[in-house]
Amino acid sequence: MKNPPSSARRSAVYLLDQVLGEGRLMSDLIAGGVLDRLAPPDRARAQRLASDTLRGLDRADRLLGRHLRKAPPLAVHNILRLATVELAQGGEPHGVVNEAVAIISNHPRYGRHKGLVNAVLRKTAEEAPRSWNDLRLPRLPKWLRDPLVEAWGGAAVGQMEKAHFAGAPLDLTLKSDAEDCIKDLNGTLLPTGTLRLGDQGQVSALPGFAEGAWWVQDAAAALPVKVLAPQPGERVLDLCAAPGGKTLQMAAAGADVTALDLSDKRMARVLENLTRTGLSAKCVVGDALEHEGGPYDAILLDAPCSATGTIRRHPDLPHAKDGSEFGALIELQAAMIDHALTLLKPGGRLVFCTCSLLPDEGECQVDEALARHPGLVTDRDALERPGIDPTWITPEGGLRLRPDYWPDLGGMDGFYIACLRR
Ligand SMILES: C[S@@+](CC[C@H](N)C(=O)[O-])C[C@H]1O[C@@H](n2cnc3c(N)ncnc32)[C@H](O)[C@@H]1O
Repeated sequence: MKNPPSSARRSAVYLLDQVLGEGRLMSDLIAGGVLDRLAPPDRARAQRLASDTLRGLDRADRLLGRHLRKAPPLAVHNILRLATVELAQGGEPHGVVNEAVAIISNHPRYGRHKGLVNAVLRKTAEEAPRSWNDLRLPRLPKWLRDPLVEAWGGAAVGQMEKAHFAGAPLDLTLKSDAEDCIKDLNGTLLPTGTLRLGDQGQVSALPGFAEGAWWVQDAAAALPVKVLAPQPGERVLDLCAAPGGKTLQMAAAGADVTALDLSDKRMARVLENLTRTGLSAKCVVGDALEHEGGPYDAILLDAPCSATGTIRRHPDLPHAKDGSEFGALIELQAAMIDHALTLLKPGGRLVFCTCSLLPDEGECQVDEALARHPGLVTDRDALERPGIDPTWITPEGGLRLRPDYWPDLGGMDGFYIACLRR
């Protein structure tokens, strides 16, 4: 984009237009530079405003629907939605309404809708703060809700939606020598060893960031490497490595790590993270299906997937996607498992994981791999790690993690993890 917007609210509206109109993901838009003209605090604010609006979209539309005879053009609707969510969160009505009117007034196509925006928001300014919490909890779209209800039942999906609406805390994985940081960061140590912070603020300003004492990683995302349990000096392959949270864990454990990823841009993030934390790994840009560098003692396959386990942190996902590309991802995951097995030493271990809530990308994928490869077994002992609840272990011997688990601790991402051996 030639001229990205230059204020946090305008940028947030631009993000909403792109997610809801073009099916783009916020992470791709941000990596493409749409927030680059903003100072870091405004960048964080634009992202937060867009994320909060997407989380509360269903509620905002219900409130706005009371005052709209028909849906206005998307760009106008998104300005109304953003302002409604800000009002519901206690935003100062005069400022929020005026800014929304200013944004629409300057819109190249829809400036004539400024009267509508003003009139509708004056009404929602009164209603939003008092009726927001009485509105129905936002639901996942049908394309995703239906298969999740089939897999986990309606009540569990309702709890997942509650977790999605609440959003995610900031989780940090600490380098083993970084215990000193814990008290400065003022977080809570979770049963699995992740440090969870309540108040997020600017990540790069937190104690220990510059020294590389920790990295951001959801508690669930930290578990695959704990299951793999890399040992000092072991030859380990991280087959889909970027941005590198799991590479860092394995390097911190003293393993001899090869980190591979298809994307050179994303691999640059792995290198940045290794440099900041003072850890080392051999970085290779390449296709996991063609890699020939074995044999390895252990392989981590954190395969590309629907990412439906990360909706707490990526509320754009259910709005930008429709599930149409998931079939191809499921086939790719199976091909990656098969190729990874050819790179393992005899007796070596392959940890397969996805940040998905769909059994097709987890339980079924492992069931099918066991059927394709006689002699392949799941290693249940590998799942016996501190903080892992035995009820999370699945019949085929994997670990199912869901956003509605740990409700009193702030939830976790959805993940599936299995350790395979032959
Ligand atoms: C779920 S992410 C990995 C996250 C990473 N393990 C971490 O913990 O930070 C999946 C990664 O797979 C990479 N990828 C997709 N197709 C690939 C392929 N054919 N070969 C290698 N990497 C691939 C993507 O670029 C993406 O970085």
